[in-house]
Amino acid sequence: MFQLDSSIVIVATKNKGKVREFSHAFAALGIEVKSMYDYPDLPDVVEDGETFAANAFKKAKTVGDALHLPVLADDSGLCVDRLDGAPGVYSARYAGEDASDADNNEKLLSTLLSLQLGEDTEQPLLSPARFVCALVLYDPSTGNKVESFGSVEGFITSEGAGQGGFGYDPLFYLPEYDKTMAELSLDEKQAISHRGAALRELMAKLKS
Ligand SMILES: O=c1nc[nH]c2c1ncn2[C@H]1C[C@H](O)[C@@H](COP(=O)(O)OP(=O)(O)OP(=O)(O)O)O1
Ligand SMILES: [Mg+2]
Repeated sequence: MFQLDSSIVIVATKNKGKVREFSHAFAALGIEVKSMYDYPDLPDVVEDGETFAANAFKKAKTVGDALHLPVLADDSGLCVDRLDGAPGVYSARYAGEDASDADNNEKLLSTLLSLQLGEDTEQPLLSPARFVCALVLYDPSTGNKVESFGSVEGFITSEGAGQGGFGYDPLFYLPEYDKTMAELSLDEKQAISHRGAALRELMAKLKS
């Protein structure tokens, strides 16, 4: 097995929000995070897997094999009940190949609001939803991989709020906190998020 005992972990991501969250989490352990921004010449990964875990493994393997170093990858997304689990693994490109977070949020809201049209009730909570995150740590020298998974339940709200986080966070309402995910601090988000949960499971697996 392999340990996260080095002072650096490479995360196969180009998502600056993920880089911020992993950097914050690993800084507490004295571990520095490197991302694809530190390795600009690597091949792009085609994320065509049917599951989050398959895509996370593809990212970790492609980058790990290219660098000959152990690599951590995250594939994550939003599953909305009223959309039968969509956008799911397509979350990053929900509004199109080069969609921005704003484009995706706009499409999500307009889709859910159009479903609400014609209903008697008009309320801000449009649907139950969950964020999910699959992590894979892959070591090309042995072919070993460690996988973990996390999720968090909430509601999509038509009353988006908050400047923190990234992606769909401003639209993801947490009733227990009466806040959206984008209104939480990095510490608060890490304590309850899909990514925080997956990271804790990964660390527990690495220790055992
Ligand atoms: O904590 C989160 N808060 C809000 N939104 C989130 C979160 N976690 C994932 N998401 C959304 C963003 C993106 O629409 C998709 C991830 O897609 P995903 O392919 O895993 O990441 P990505 O393409 O942005 O970066 P990369 O593949 O380089 O890691 O789910
Ligand atoms: Mg991606």
